[in-house]
Amino acid sequence: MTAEPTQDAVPQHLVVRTVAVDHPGDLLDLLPATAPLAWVRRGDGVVGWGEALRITVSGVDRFADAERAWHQVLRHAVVRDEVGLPGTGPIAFGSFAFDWHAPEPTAGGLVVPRVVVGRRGGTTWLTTIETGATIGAAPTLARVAGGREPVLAPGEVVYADGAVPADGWRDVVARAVGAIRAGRVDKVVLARDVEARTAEPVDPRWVLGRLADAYPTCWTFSVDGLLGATPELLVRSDRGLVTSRVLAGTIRRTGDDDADLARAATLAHSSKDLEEHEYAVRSVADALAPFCSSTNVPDVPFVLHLPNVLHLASDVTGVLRGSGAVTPSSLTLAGALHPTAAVCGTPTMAARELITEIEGMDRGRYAGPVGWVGADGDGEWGIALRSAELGPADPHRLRLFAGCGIVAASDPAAELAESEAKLEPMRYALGSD
Ligand SMILES: C=C(O[C@H]1C=CC=C(C(=O)O)[C@@H]1O)C(=O)O
Repeated sequence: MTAEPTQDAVPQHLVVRTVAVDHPGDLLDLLPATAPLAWVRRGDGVVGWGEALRITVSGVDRFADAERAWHQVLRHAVVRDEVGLPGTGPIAFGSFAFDWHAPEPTAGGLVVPRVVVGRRGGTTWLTTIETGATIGAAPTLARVAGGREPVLAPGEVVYADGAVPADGWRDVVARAVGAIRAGRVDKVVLARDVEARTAEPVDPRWVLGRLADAYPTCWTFSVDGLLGATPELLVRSDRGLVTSRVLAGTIRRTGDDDADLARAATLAHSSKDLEEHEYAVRSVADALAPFCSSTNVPDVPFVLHLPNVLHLASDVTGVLRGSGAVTPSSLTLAGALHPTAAVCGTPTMAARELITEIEGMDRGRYAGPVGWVGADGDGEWGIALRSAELGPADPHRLRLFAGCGIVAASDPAAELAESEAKLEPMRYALGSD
């Protein structure tokens, strides 16, 4: 059922209790192997498990539908929040397919966990979300997290072509360059997938732990088998302030610090990359403007250093119009921003059509919004990049994704190499060295 929390899953009401707890160490270490939920960066963030209810959506209005259903859930919730920070009280984790035509089971939506543990600025909290209960004794971490099973390595990993083999993808990029030069679009982002088969069933915690350790400046996420560490923040809404970290324009790292500094300078002056970046920043600034009384859009990007690549990056910020309940929620903002020109192109609709026509792959939830929303609408949504989807039917199978912005000056072979560099985080996460 679209946008309606399903009857058997929806209780009379949710009973939500948040209490402060002692810092338990790494939040990811609390997670169970089955269906872990996570959004963490540098030790802060939220993790969750269990399922109090689920909101499934599809179609063009999916973000508005999810929002409406979330409000309906909240109207029936009894909440005792003793901490009062963004992320305390009831929260839902979510992920959404890139494409609004995605059929319902794969289109995404929101999951309200039974247990959430969060950490922000030195405060750690525990939230329990129960169905049809009354507020009882304060929950404890020992009671809800218990003893966890050991984290298991995936063993040997065999990679195979995805929907479009690497050579074929170069041709797809060449077609896109032709379409751009013919004036059909200014920029289009094309992606490819790679299949991974693991000897042992994938334990998502293995992947998450390695990503969080190796990519601490990225947001490590896990929602319904979508795993990754994204460097790109679609939107954070925090008490009236919105932030978006826009990335576009990439150069591979060499592993040598001096050479990488020279590469950073090359990237910062590359007209091809600056053009790619400008489209992405414009798309975010234009989408945020109607919601904001003021915005700050940097004139010049900075260079973001990641272990595998360097990116041109801009942090766009804004102050939301209105106040309290009348400000748009982070989910509404994510819906308005998606898809930015960092993952789709310019103009948006024409780029989308070109992607559908030539990419030859179902993106699933890759490049869609992933994150969480709280009861007051604040939340954080990333773009699901540097990610993989774990097969729901086969825990030995993953699809890894990477995409590249294409402009008139793009070279297909260089874009293929860039896509390989963007696959590195997930390949590393599946390894055991
Ligand atoms: C589409 C991806 O990256 C985007 C984000 C940063 C840089 C990008 C680029 O330089 O092409 C892409 O726009 C991806 O990682 O799959």
